[in-house]
Amino acid sequence: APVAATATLLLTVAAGVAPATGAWLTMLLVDELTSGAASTGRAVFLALAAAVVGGLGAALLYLGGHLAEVVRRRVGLMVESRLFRRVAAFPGLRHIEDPAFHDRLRLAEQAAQEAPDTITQFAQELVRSAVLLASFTGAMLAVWPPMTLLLLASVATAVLARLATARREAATEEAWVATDRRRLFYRALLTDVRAAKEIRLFGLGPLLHARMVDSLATVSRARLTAARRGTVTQSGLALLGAAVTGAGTVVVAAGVVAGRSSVGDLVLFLGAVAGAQTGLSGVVLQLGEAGRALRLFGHYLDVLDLEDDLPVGTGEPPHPPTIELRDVWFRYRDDGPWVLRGVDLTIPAGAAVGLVGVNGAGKSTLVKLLCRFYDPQRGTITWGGTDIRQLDVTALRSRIGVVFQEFMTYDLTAAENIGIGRVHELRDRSRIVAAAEAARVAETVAALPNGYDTVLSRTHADDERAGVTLSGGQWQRVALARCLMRADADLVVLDEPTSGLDAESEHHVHTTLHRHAEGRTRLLVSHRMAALRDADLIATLVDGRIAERGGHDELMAAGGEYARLFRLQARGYQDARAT
Ligand SMILES: Nc1ncnc2c1ncn2[C@@H]1O[C@H](COP(=O)(O)OP(=O)(O)OP(=O)(O)O)[C@@H](O)[C@H]1O
Repeated sequence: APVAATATLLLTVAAGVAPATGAWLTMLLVDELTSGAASTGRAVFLALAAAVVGGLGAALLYLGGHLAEVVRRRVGLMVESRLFRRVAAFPGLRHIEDPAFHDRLRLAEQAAQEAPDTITQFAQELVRSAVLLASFTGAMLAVWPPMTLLLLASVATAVLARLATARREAATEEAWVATDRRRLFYRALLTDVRAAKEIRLFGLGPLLHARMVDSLATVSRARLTAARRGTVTQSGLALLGAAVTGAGTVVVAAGVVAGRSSVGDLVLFLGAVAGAQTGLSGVVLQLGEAGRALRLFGHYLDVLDLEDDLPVGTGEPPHPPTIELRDVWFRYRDDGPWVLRGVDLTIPAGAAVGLVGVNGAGKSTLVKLLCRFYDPQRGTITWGGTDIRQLDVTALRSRIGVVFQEFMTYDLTAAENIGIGRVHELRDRSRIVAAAEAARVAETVAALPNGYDTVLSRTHADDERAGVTLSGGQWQRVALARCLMRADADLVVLDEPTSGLDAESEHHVHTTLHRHAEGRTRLLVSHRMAALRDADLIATLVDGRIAERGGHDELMAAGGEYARLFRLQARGYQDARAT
């Protein structure tokens, strides 16, 4: 905000000159009154001039304050926008799953909120105080020069002490940021509608509340300790300032008694000292705030400068893709256990491949690698023969439609919940309706109070009406519709897409997929073995490796893990009365 910022500084300079001018006019007035031959006209003029200057100074200060607010708001907007643009642009999941990153982000957020305010206030205060000090220093030099030096010395001490306090305060924020984040976590949990049922049923309210308050108390204690040391220093410095002023007043008053100085000199001197000290205490206070904000702002810059968590690649994904995983090894952390230990799997272009495995086998992890949220530590994944690390990651993802196991339910309208599957066609209602029909959720959506424009939320209102929400299975179908918005995706991945669906809907999802994704490469992850029966190829993931692969009949005949799991499930459905 260059224009507003320059205007603010000019106004601040003008407002800074006003008090000294006022003090000087008051001195002239007192000298006029005590001269013995005072002229009423001159005295009235001086009194009015002092009042006008004082009034103008105050008005300019308010105007400058308003412009500074404009600057602060604009800078604040830009700072916050840049921070979250960066956060939204990290291509992988490494940063977003790293606690250290979240600590840094919290400090960066704090800095993004505080720094623009404190830095503009400090700049304004600095200019105002510099002008104030320069003008009053002139006055003090004229009356009693040593006072200027004493005052400057006490200012220098105050500045150093305040900076030390600011450093301590910033270090406290850094040291306790993880605890502060826990506090925010407990607070969010207490008001989270998804957690509300368990919190009530298991009686977690008091526990979460106690933990939230504990975290807050710990952080508050640490902040108070830092503030206490600052207060002691500040009080000492205030006493020092009073001693300097007292000594100066005695000297100048003695000069008036001895006839070396006029009463006006004493008035000017007292005004100058009070003005200089007020201005300086303001700037020293702001200096502390600015020092703390600047140090925290380092974290903001660190987040902006953070490298991408994976190289984004440039190539265009070949079409149609055969996807091959060759000796893929993966673990989430360098010191963690291997989740995938040499996976070899070919997903032929246009084929439907089923993936089976017990809980924790690594099926969802494999899906995440296909979407390139992480790169494997060893081995390669190729898409149409090209290593996916060489492909433009955004282009690659635009070729994939997924229903994740932990799919999202957005507090948006029903149309948006589906349309964001193809975000640039968010307003293409006919496409959204077609996707809803394919996912068999169109009737449900049409029956909502506002149809497709109904906000699906329990916490946000839809115009005047409270939002509504869907059942688990209905939400799952919305997620499927979102995936089907990408009707031209080369790869369709369904990770447990039918766990919340009734038997009829599950059957329908598979026929839908057969019809709508025919010819596309499909990867289906499911614990319901019957759902995968018709897949062209089924692979079982055991101990991080593909243990078996083949068609249903082939795997049943082989009598391995697949056959074991299938028989186990089939047995659960057997009932003589049902046949
Ligand atoms: N973000 C993560 N950070 C660290 N470890 C993880 C992460 N996600 C998953 N894991 C671990 O990786 C292993 C495999 O998890 P994954 O979700 O891939 O299994 P899955 O086969 O999909 O299981 P399920 O059938 O239960 O869905 C588990 O031991 C899990 O604890």
